[in-house]
Amino acid sequence: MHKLLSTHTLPHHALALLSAEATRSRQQWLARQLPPNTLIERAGLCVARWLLAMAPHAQSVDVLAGRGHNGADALVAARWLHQLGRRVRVYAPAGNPASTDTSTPAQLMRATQSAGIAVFMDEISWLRQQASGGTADVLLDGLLGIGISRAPTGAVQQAIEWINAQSTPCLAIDIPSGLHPNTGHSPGAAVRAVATLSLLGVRPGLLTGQGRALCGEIWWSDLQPPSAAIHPQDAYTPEACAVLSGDADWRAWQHLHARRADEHKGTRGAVLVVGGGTGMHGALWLASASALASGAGKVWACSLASDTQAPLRPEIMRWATSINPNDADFAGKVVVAGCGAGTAWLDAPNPSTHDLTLERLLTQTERLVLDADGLNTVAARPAWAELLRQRAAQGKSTVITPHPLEAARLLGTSSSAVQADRLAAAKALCSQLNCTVVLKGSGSIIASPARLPYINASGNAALATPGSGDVLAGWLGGLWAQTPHESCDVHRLCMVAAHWHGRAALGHAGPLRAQDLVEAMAALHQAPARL
Ligand SMILES: NC(=O)C1=CN([C@@H]2O[C@H](COP(=O)(O)OP(=O)(O)OC[C@H]3O[C@@H](n4cnc5c(N)ncnc54)[C@H](O)[C@@H]3O)[C@@H](O)[C@H]2O)[C@@H](O)CC1
Ligand SMILES: [K+]
Repeated sequence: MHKLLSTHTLPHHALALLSAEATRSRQQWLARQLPPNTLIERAGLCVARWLLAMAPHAQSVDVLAGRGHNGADALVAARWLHQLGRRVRVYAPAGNPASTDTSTPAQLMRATQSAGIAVFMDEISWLRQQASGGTADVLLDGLLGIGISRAPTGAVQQAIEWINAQSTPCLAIDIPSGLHPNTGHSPGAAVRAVATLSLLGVRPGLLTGQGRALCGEIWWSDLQPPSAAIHPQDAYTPEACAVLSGDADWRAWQHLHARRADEHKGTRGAVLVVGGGTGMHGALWLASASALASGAGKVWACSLASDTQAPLRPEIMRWATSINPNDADFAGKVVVAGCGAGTAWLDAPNPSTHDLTLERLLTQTERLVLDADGLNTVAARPAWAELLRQRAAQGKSTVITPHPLEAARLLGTSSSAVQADRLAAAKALCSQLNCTVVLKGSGSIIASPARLPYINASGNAALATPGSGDVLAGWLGGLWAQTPHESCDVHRLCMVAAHWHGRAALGHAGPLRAQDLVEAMAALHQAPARL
């Protein structure tokens, strides 16, 4: 059993994530090699041990069991907890299985009743029991697992709503009931758990969209005896549908790019940040301060505004288009464009040849991070979206960093449609624009052509503050500038930047204001490992 994620911990290694379908294949493959019901027995025992470790003082447990194998796990756990002297009550809102039903869950239900455990099959008797017997110390959610096929309705939906209305903490078996294992979206009611124990592997839906908010602390078990355990480093198994980022990759990047004693600013790359339209200088300030704090050697800021400009940090150079009119000025620089740009690029009907028009950035920069209003502008001008798409074929690299609404504008859909399947949305954007996509939000997704997507493990609601995205774009540009062109794996670089951004918020209840976030990220620079 491994703890994967909590408010204060992150995974050490990257971890392969399995879809519900791949989990079933793994389950069937394992089941063929084992006596009947071994996996369910292992799962139930594992759940009981986990519950006792999570709530060692709990004397009473209310177990909610559905009709499927998630409910079967719950019934095996109930049996163990009963045997270990806990007061256990079971509520099975889907009712009694028929006496002719020979499925494993039905057999386990009969065994539970024969073992003398109190089982309730209808809401009225369950609620009466709650009123007379008092509430339990812990709830165990085994209503629905990865077999969810529709939004919960009827008695199951009511049971989910009942769980969420209790002040008693709820532990979820495999996945909070109602959450979709692949997408992290709940089409209807879903359990809000304090912790979730994922079985046989970890599904991406636990880690993105609503997953993080509904799962609470995330644990997992491969249900293997220790000698056969699948090592958590097994991150790139062919069954994987995505990879969860881990601290190790982030630390490795820092180690590889640590400052040598003989370095100077010219060896740490250069970043040009373009943005800050009228009234939005702060975004330009934050992105350029972030690029600087990431370690970039030279940082220029180019404001698209005509009104008074806010002061920048003194280390940052101003880029005036009248001073730097040549295309060659982009050479060797990473350009971060769009932070707080507003409608500046759409509103300039007759830009001068020296202006940093978006068209010019799309056609002439080698390495481009396009964020915020840069993306909204591309969404509004299909011809510019085509220029973006063509960049890869011209040997130019592009990263786009949309939040769900910006992604929706680019895809011509709604942000709720993006949130309903964030992995699919990120992959669709990636193939539509032929570039690397960082889809921000809870469980940021990083998608690149022909690569397995990453889900960022770090980050929490403390980052849901204005300017947080500008900080990420600037930091990403800054790291990119410091990475030698020939060895740069942009997909991995984005994972490192997103991990770093979220890691600075670890343990923060929030809100973490963007300017403080830059400093918190800067404080995470580490000296290279020594013997
Ligand atoms: N079979 C095995 O060997 C193992 C199964 N495991 C457990 O089994 C679970 C998967 O079991 P199942 O495939 O039986 O699926 P579930 O236990 O998730 O339940 C599926 C059942 O619920 C019904 N259902 C689907 N959506 C519903 C909804 N919205 N409202 C009401 N009923 C709904 C389905 O028709 C089906 O009868 C995993 O999540 C895990 O907990 C683990 O114990 C590992 C081993
Ligand atoms: K569940």
